[in-house]
Amino acid sequence: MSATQHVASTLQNAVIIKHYTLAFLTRDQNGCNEVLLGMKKRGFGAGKWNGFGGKVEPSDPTVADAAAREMTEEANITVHGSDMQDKGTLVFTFTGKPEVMHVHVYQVTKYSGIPTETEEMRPQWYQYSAIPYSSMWSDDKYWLPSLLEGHKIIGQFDFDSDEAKIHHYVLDTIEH
Ligand SMILES: COc1nc(N)nc2c1ncn2[C@H]1C[C@H](O)[C@@H](COP(=O)(O)OP(=O)(O)OP(=O)(O)O)O1
Repeated sequence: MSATQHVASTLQNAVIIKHYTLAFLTRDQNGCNEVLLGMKKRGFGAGKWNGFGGKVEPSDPTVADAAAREMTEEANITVHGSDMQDKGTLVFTFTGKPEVMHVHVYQVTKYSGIPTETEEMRPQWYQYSAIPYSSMWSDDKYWLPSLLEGHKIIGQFDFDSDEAKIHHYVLDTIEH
């Protein structure tokens, strides 16, 4: 079974699915590729660098619009949902938790405004060669490099109840 089939089967059999977005803003800075990460200041994932995102709300017209809304709420920048490039799907499970997290992953290069700190996130640009994987969710090192190389990703990461150790994962990288 491929990773894509494994993810489809998990989502098909899940009792509770919660939808989230996760978006990465990237830029070319004087010939050097950079990605905007945010230090999560509160809630789930506090103390870790991550992309920007959160729960998809019933009031969001589309999932891409939800991703754009979260970027505004968390980094004070304006992004249009139509500029969100679909980069794939990540599924997270945690031992002992019935719900499955379905994370819709995006990359975006078009935005306006200057990223500034909010109640939830402290944004900072990182060169691709200096991404702080040791201070990020432990799944990120498996798939973020492929995403930044321009590929789409579909994966599932099954965490222990401590939300730190991955006991199983599958990942497909779709070449672009
Ligand atoms: C478990 O591994 C994870 N890895 C990565 N890279 N990102 C993850 C992982 N688990 C969740 N995420 C992402 C998905 C979302 O972008 C956020 C979590 O969203 P949050 O709980 O902060 O949702 P909000 O709607 O912003 O929450 P508030 O109610 O606090 O506004 O993390």
